[in-house]
Amino acid sequence: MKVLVINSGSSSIKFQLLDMADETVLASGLVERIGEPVSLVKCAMHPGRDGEVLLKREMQIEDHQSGMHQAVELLTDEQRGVVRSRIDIGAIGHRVVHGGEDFHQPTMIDAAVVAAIEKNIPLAPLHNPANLDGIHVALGLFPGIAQVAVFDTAFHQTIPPRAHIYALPYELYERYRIRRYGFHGTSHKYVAGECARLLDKPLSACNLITIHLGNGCSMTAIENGRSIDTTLGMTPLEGLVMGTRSGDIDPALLVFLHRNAGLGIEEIDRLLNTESGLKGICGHNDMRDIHAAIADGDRRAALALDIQTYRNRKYIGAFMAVLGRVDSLVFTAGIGENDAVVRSRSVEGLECFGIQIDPQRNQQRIDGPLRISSQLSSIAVWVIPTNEELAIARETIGVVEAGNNKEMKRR
Ligand SMILES: Nc1ncnc2c1ncn2[C@@H]1O[C@H](COP(=O)(O)OP(=O)(O)O)[C@@H](O)[C@H]1O
Ligand SMILES: CC(=O)OP(=O)(O)O
Ligand SMILES: [Mg+2]
Repeated sequence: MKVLVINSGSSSIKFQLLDMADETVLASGLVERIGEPVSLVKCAMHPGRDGEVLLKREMQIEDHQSGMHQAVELLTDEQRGVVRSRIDIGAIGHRVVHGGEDFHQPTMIDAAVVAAIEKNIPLAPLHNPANLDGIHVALGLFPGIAQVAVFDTAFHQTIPPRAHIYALPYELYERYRIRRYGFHGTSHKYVAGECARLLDKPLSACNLITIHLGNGCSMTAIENGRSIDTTLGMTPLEGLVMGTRSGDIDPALLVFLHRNAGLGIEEIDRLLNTESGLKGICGHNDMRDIHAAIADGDRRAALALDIQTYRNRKYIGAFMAVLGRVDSLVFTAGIGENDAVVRSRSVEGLECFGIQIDPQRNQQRIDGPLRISSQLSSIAVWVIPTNEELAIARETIGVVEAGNNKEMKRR
């Protein structure tokens, strides 16, 4: 079966078409800068294989509707496309960022599921509306084809109350469902599964700390294969220092900014989400630019690196205390997979806790999972490339097959 995976964000749509018979990627693309004067459509057919066709088009794309049309047109293009028609696509998997407390599992999309995702918009005002746009357009374009929502929050629904209830008046939880939800769950679950395979243990016997360092960053404590704590909170803002998001701060400083700097709610929201993090400290949100700036003697860039890796180390320590026994630390995502300096600085000084990186291994090029801890390290440290699209496609197939089995039993 061919599965189309859609990650519909506020200004972009990422898509991937996978043939799940052998899990190969047939096409992978991106529609960027939707709604701006010039949008960009990129798509690689058969990426990673000989004969790869890369398309790049600049054009105006007003909304998600026309963005999705472009994507589908490329996939079904007679000369370069990878499927003959839309009906060659067997199922569609959507990334949905916030499932609130309604979803513990990936779920077949119907009217009730759409309504529940809508209900959770106040918890993720930037993400869920864009995800819903993608769902609505796909439902219109692919009538009758199974569509599944895969939630960033689902894997974290096992986090117990002591780690998900904030120390605020309890009524706020009861009334507004204010609590920690956690995100990047698809990625944490995927690399945890890969790590268990590499450790040759069932996931249900593994205690892991998974560290997703991309543009958004989060760390998860996994006990016996289940998420028991994570750094992102009610929204994807808490915890680690991210590209443009602050992570942990004293919540009273919002009040201070309002009272003393005259900032309004929208300005504070923008400041914390898009003007803070690495970018706020040194002006760069991309770790590659930060290293280049450090090489040029930029002290703020060095400070940004120092602050991010210190925060990582602090949470590794916290999650070791939470878990007691840890089999492995796993680094993943853009920074985690590519940045040896961030990895080594994030575990610096943790030798006394049984964590020791082998500097040579840490420098090796990553083109698959790699163990970077030394022989002496009692806790294994791995770099494991994440693959959220493949994980979403697998979850999608799982839901579709379970649905088919139920249908057969009923008959
Ligand atoms: N070669 C590299 N070295 C260091 N950092 C990198 C490298 N490639 C990507 N990154 C970092 O990864 C980030 C993107 O991570 P990614 O997981 O792709 O994020 P997202 O999925 O949130 O867009 C970039 O902003 C950059 O900081
Ligand atoms: C929820 C979230 O933080 O996602 P991303 O890292 O893709 O921005
Ligand atoms: Mg990502």
